[in-house]
Amino acid sequence: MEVKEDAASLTLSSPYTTSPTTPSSSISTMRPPALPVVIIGNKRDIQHGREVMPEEGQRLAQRLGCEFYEASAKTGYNVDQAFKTVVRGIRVAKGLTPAGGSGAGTPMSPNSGMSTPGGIGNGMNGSAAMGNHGAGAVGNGYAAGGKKREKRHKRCTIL
Ligand SMILES: Nc1nc2c(ncn2[C@@H]2O[C@H](COP(=O)(O)OP(=O)(O)OP(=O)(O)O)[C@@H](O)[C@H]2O)c(=O)[nH]1
Repeated sequence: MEVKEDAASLTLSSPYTTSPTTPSSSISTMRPPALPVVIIGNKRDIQHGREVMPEEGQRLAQRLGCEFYEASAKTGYNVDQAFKTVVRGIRVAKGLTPAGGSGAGTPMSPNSGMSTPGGIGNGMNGSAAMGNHGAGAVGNGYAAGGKKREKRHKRCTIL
């Protein structure tokens, strides 16, 4: 499992949310096909000094066709839901769970649920982004076309 970390919190603007081009290009560049994506804005518990508005995260998620959660590593708010959404995306991609079922939690994005075109809904092309640290992506171990990849290619990436 490979873990990468990058990006910014809700209390610190980052290129992922401030640039109209960087989020899509960086995430789509790093994300292999069949990679579920969830954007998570961390530090939701900090009420002062917010630099990233919920609408910005929602817009980014809409652009990337994925879910957006505001979460807090301190209180645990939405942490389970965000990870359950990623896991569900992996299960859908593997054919273990039918696509289009109810979501794992309450994402901020209007494209909630699992049926976003190009997102976790079809489970075949996602990646994930976090707001404290912006983005996390979890590979499902399957190459495009459903052929099982070699084990060494399985990885979890948190941007
Ligand atoms: N209040 C609050 N603090 C957090 C949260 N997540 C991380 N922190 C705190 O932020 C500090 C830095 O956390 P890390 O993510 O490990 O380190 P970092 O990437 O250098 O820090 P930041 O750039 O501030 O995100 C620590 O003191 C954490 O306790 C959160 O959701 N809420």
